[in-house]
Formats: sequence, C-alpha cells, structure tokens
Amino acid sequence: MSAIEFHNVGRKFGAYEAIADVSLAVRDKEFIAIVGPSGCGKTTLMRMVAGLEFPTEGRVTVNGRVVRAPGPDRAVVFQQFALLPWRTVRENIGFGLTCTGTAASEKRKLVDHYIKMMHLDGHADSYPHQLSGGMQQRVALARSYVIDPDVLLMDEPFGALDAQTRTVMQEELVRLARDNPRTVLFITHSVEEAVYLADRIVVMGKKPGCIREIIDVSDVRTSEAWQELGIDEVMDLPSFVHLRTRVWRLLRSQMDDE
Ligand SMILES: Nc1ncnc2c1ncn2[C@@H]1O[C@H](COP(=O)(O)OP(=O)(O)OP(=O)(O)O)[C@@H](O)[C@H]1O
Repeated sequence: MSAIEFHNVGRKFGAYEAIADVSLAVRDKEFIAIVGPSGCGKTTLMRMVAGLEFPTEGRVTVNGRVVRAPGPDRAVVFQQFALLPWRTVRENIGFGLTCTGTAASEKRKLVDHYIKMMHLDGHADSYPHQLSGGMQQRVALARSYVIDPDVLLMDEPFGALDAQTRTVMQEELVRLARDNPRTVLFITHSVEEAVYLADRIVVMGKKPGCIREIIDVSDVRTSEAWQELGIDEVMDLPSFVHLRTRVWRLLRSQMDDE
C-alpha cells in the first residue's frame, strides 16, 4: 500500500478548473518534490493531503484511508515559520505533544532529543524573535518531527531564507531524511533543491494543473552515494547537472506554453 495516493484528483473553484486528473502513488518513506509554474495547483494538492482542502473529483488517501480532516499522522511546514512568539523554543517544539496528551517526562525527553538533533542546544529557553531565520526554521522542523508524523508536508519551507542558510537547511534535511526517514511531499521553486533532496520529482503543468512528468532521482542518488557528500560536491556531479537541466527544460516548456 502506498503512503499517499491521488486517484484521478480534480479541483474546481466555481467554474475554474484548477486541477484535473492527477494520479500519483507516493511510497512509504519516499521523498517527493513537486515543481511547476505558479498557479498549477501545488499547494492545493498538498492541502488535500493535509485535510485542509478537498477534491471535487477523485480522492486522496493516506495509508489507505480517504482524507477527510487534518490529523496528527500528517505535519505541515510552511514557508512562514508560524512559531508561537510568546513561547520559548522548548515550548514551541513541545506544543504538538501537549495536544496529543504525551506524559510530561516523555515529552521532555523527546523535546531534548530534537533540540540536540537540530543543533539548538543553548537556545532552548530563547524566544523566536531572539533567533535567526535558519534557527527558527529548525525549530519549525523539530516541532513537526517530534509528533512523529507518518507524512511531512512542506510548502516552500526554505523560501524565506537567505542562500547560505538555505544550503545549510537542505543538508540538514538530507541528514534527517537519512537518519529518520519519513514520507515527504516537498513543494519548491528551486530545481536544484528538488534534485538534491527528492527521490522523485513531479513536474506539473497548468491550465488545468496536471502532472507532466515524473523523474526518478533515487537510483542515481543511491548508486553515487549522494547522501555521503556535501551539497556543493553533489552539484558538481555530471549526473546532477544532467538531471537539473532535464527538469529545468521541462519546467521551461510549461512556462512557454502559458
Ligand atoms: N480557495 C480558492 N478559491 C479560488 N481559487 C483558488 C483557491 N485556491 C486556489 N485557487 C486557484 O487555484 C490555482 C492553484 O493554486 P495553488 O495555490 O494550488 O497553486 P501553486 O502551484 O501552489 O502556486 P504558487 O507556486 O504560485 O504558490 C490558482 O489559479 C489559484 O488562484
């Protein structure tokens, strides 16, 4: 059984057909990146998995069950970090666990573990405004991981970061994906980011929003052991350059069609 399935999904907003006939099966622990021109329906598809939006045609399932509402099995990370400004790092990370009713001692252990994992030691009692953008995003990631969701939904999570911090966060995410694999849907406007992070890249087109092509990256990533390399080394590899050009051309052709 696939972790996430879109079965002939369509979405109309009034007479406007935003998405038509999207079918996709995401395997358990697979990292999928979605790229496509602005307005092709990337966020709408993700919101359907989150249970914040619903198809007008077809259906979306998570672990075999039709999505009817949000749930703790799915965590969402948005571009804007959405931390609670009046709560400390520790309280922000533990927030989801309060909602799931985890015992206090267990909660402390889990929060400590993620503070360490995200290199936030020494900042546990700081407030969000005392942190850099990259640190805030690490808190947001920790908050999503700590509730141990089956599925992580990430909508341009690094879009608001400067280039340097973004690179650090991308490497961090590769490390996390290796040590703590989850099923991930990741929306990005960066082709490099998609090729560096994803097992498969879904390239979408628009009018109406649909899947144009799905490109496999996992075979080459595994055979060339990308996960052992830094992002700059990976980006120099001929295989990376080739995949990047392929995705970029596909994306360009979608934009030229507009
Ligand atoms: N609630 C809504 N009511 C009306 N139209 C909507 C609604 N939500 C989305 N749309 C339309 O559906 C289309 C897809 O929107 P969506 O935000 O999913 O695209 P996207 O690919 O994520 O875009 P971007 O890359 O710019 O974030 C757009 O044309 C948008 O205007």
